Amino acid sequence: MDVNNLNTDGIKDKVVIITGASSGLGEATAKRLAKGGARLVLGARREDRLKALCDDIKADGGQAVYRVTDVTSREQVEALAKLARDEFGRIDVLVNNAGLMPLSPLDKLKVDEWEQMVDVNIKGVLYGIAAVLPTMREQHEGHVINLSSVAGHVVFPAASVYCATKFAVKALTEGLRQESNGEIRATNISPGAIDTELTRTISDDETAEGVNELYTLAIDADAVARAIAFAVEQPGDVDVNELILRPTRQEL
Ligand SMILES: NC(=O)C1=CN([C@@H]2O[C@H](COP(=O)(O)OP(=O)(O)OC[C@H]3O[C@@H](n4cnc5c(N)ncnc54)[C@H](OP(=O)(O)O)[C@@H]3O)[C@@H](O)[C@H]2O)C=CC1
Ligand SMILES: O=CCS(=O)(=O)O
Repeated sequence: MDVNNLNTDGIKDKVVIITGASSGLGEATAKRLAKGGARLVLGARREDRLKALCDDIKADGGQAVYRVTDVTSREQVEALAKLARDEFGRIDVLVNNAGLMPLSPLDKLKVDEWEQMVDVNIKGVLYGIAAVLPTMREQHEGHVINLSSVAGHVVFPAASVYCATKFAVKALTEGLRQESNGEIRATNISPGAIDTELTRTISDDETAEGVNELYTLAIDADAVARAIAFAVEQPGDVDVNELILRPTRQEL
């Protein structure tokens, strides 16, 4: 997509927090929204990546700040939201993107990984919502965009815990929408196979082999960034509730 065709009306000047902005979908979304004139507040654990991304955005004339943020720490997520308020005075959009997908069959009992997925993929999303909701209530507007997955709609072998976390994210997005009192928009984004570093978080060799076949079909991260930009750019009375996007050749 030619970025010149982006409808920037609903993106310009919006203050957007993105978790997991140091690679993949978070990074691509930051770049795309920056081109639309959004003011970005970026979090992740790898500071060198965040700094390089902020520098690139600023060199292009955009506005971006970052804070090292582990989403398993409620305090750190609160501090990221505070940075947005201190720097830009408001919070328009939170993109709850940070996530990981270690994947393994239940029989392998990789309980530590189950806990890690619950902590990052579910509790991280809840901490994000907790950090921005009071500000969005005060503003009487705001938008929370959660990264679920095709795995939040169907269950794959060896992916039951990952799928459970993404089903949970979908439920949280819908619950937030229902409780929004017409003030807060809630969008669930469900991508299929996208070419990012995510598959590198798979720890089980046999599982990785199967998933790698699916990921030969993977499409570019900017496809998801465009979907997120579409949700952000809508007028305030339009809430894009759910977007599912797969590579055309992905069956399940
Ligand atoms: N790629 C795909 O095919 C799909 C991805 N998704 C979802 O999209 C989201 C982004 O994944 P994707 O871009 O693909 O994968 P990447 O591995 O490229 O990016 C994941 C991001 O999450 C961050 N992250 C991981 N753990 C933590 C943590 N504890 N605290 C803060 N940040 C963390 C990483 O940053 P750092 O290590 O610097 O902290 C990184 O920036 C995930 O929620 C994933 O489940 C959904 C469907 C398909
Ligand atoms: O989240 C991962 C994408 S898929 O494997 O469920 O399509």
